Amino acid sequence: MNALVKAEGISIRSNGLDQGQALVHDLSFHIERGEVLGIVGESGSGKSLSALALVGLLDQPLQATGVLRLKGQSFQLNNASSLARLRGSDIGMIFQDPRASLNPVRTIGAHFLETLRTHRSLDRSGCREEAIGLLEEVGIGDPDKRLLQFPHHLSGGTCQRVMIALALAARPKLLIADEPTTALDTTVQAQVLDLIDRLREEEGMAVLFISHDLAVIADISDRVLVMRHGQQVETLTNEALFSAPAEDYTRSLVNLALG
Ligand SMILES: Nc1ncnc2c1ncn2[C@@H]1O[C@H](COP(=O)(O)OP(=O)(O)OP(=O)(O)O)[C@@H](O)[C@H]1O
Repeated sequence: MNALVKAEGISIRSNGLDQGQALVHDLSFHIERGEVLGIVGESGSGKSLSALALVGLLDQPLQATGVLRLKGQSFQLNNASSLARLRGSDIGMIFQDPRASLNPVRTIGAHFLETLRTHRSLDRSGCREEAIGLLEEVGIGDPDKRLLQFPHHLSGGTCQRVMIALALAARPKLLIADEPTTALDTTVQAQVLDLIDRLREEEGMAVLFISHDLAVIADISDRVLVMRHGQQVETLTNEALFSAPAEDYTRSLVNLALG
């Protein structure tokens, strides 16, 4: 099998005063080109830490071990600086709170300019054209006007779309989306899920989609990895999630979601 992304043996420990049991223990998965792997699990099961470990963004004193394999190369998870080089053009990220990732004193246009100059070596007018195209692609009307606005001018849903457009601006091979729709109302949530699904299909982007909400995970994922207490419970296809889960814990999550 020739997966686009492979993560092998992710373990996360704290080197601080609270060191002891691993917060994440021996997590492994792969994602094919154009595939969405969902990670689901109760609060505190280690989903976000695992995602942050893949891009070298764990805060001290947390330490990850394991290997990320991408574009035929292996990256050690304890080497944050080599992982940092993957951010942007190889791995794009979107998080729950888009405002936290946008600089409040910079216009939306300035955000695009920085991203596109860094990752795509376009000149100023090329950047503008590309940014307008990306904003249109994520369903934002009046893109010329948006480029001049600051983050506080935008609604939560529009901010999240801008974040997605910025993540996509670098044309990443893998998109890591950590609870990207949790803060959005149901209509906007559905639009964002549709958008991710379309980009997966059209661009062949692999997606790691994290949520505690099984209904959202079931909606978007091809396969689902269930986590509990920092460990992998099982990984199964979307269909098997409802029809044939092997583990009692997965069954209880499904029953809870079905009400
Ligand atoms: N900096 C830290 N130091 C020590 N423990 C931490 C740190 N950050 C998170 N943890 C612990 O690691 C565990 C996993 O946290 P993580 O944020 O990955 O969970 P999660 O599955 O993403 O949960 P949620 O759905 O609530 O976001 C939790 O028990 C959390 O309290």
